[in-house]
Amino acid sequence: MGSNPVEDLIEASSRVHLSGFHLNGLESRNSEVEQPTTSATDHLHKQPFVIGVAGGAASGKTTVCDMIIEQLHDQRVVLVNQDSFYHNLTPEELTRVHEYNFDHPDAFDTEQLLCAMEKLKHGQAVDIPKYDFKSYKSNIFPTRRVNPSDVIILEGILIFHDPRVRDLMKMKIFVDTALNISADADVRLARRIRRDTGEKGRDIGMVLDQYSKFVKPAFDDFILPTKKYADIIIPRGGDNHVAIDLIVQHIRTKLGQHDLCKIYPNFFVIQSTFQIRGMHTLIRDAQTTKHDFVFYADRLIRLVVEHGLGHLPFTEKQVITPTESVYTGVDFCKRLCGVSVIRSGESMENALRACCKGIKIGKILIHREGDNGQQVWMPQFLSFTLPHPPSLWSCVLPGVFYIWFLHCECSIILPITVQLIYEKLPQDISDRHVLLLDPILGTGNSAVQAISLILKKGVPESNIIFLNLISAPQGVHVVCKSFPRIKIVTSEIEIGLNKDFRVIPGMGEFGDRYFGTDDD
Ligand SMILES: Nc1ncnc2c1ncn2[C@@H]1O[C@H](COP(=O)(O)OP(=O)(O)O)[C@@H](O)[C@H]1O
Ligand SMILES: Nc1ccn([C@@H]2O[C@H](COP(=O)(O)O)[C@@H](O)[C@H]2O)c(=O)n1
Ligand SMILES: [Mg+2]
Repeated sequence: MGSNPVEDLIEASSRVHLSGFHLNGLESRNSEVEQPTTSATDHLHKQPFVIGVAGGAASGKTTVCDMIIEQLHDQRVVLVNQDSFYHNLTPEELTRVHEYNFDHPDAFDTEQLLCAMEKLKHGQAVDIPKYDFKSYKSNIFPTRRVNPSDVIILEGILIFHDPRVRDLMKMKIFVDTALNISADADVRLARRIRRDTGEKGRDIGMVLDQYSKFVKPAFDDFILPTKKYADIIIPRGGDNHVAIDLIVQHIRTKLGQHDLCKIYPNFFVIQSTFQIRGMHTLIRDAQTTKHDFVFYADRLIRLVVEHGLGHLPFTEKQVITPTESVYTGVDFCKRLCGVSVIRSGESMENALRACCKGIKIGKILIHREGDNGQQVWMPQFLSFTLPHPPSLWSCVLPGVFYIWFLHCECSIILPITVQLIYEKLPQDISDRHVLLLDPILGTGNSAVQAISLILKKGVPESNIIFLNLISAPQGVHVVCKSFPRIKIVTSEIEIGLNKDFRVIPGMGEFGDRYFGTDDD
């Protein structure tokens, strides 16, 4: 491993190695849901894009960070403030707080910040203190849970001071208020007076005293000298929309597409927005009522269906508008049908019917063993017949479909049985483009079984579009490697599968939650 870029990408994108099914760490853990914060995922976690944002106090750092986060809405972004790592003051220091220099590098617990960043870099969640500027303490509020993210923004007056912290950053931004250095200081002081007398409830005399004694000298001695490390200097802070747009564009370019989309050009993830993230947040929440679950699942399904229809072939069509102008557009593909995988897939039928008037919808019922954590081992003799590589094989034995993963030197890692129980498909399915409906792509076993059947009915592979709400990387690998010409459209990529082959974070038993047959 490691020498083949495609294999490396597969490994990185799945986060849980295909051979992870026999990793000791994964097998031994007994929690119901495997979190991505555990050591087994450590070396597999994609490195976050770390951005540092420095500048004088009240220069607009937080404002700029908020704007970047707002524009990067479709990425998982997290803000870590250097303020959170202020040392707690001793009782003696507290009695003479006006003599304490909060603008000196020693005021921060940089070791703790480095430790938190180390964990985040390795895909582990961290609890970060919330600093209270009124009591000068970081231990009076509950800590803030920060989850691993695609982008981590580190913000603070002295965030460029320590070379170890600087080395974590892939992009360094310094925020200025004005080009002229004395105007810059004036603006910062004016904003600081307003903020500290307002938000922090401080006396103006105290603010001015702190400024001349500590804030201004520390800016000149420690903060300004770190400006040279910046890749980008933003004059006018949050007013500089052009600079912020360019920064966001650069981050997007660096983050690139999801690795799975790079490996498989036929795998599509719909463009995320805050609306879509919000709907996912609702349907994934175990506390969401059935009514809301159905409502938001339906909205997401509709988006996936609309996106999927966009992958159908079209013919050019010209029409005359009411202004008697010619509009050159396209004509929908008419030879379509849906195939839903009973029972969750049936939840997607209404959206398909709403988009495609009178569409024929066939059904497939597949029985799966392995869903409930039950492992069914493949007879050992079969493994000897399989050469290495490729890393994935599947085959159909009488009545039962087996699929298993092979990785490097291992012979059999994960056999799961899936069995076709019932099928009712349109007679002329081979002449149609098929939209296969199943909201969750987990191990890929059911999907492979369903697709195999559709192919057996004479449908060309390239005429199948598989629509789902969430896809586990393992399932994507299985389906795309088995059927490289089919298209998959999803709305979010999951972290992976747990030891019971359930999708994580997932959304539970979709069919039960959608059709109201769960226990609640
Ligand atoms: N471009 C701006 N114009 C006017 N006020 C601003 C601007 N940017 C920030 N502020 C205000 O100045 C104060 C300090 O901004 P903030 O972003 O919190 O700075 P920092 O995080 O660098 O201390 C806040 O009250 C904020 O609302
Ligand atoms: N108890 C404290 C801690 C810090 N400060 C001041 O906060 C400034 C840094 O925060 P920004 O959001 O402005 O970057 C810094 O200048 C400290 O003097 C404080 O006043 N009290
Ligand atoms: Mg700030």
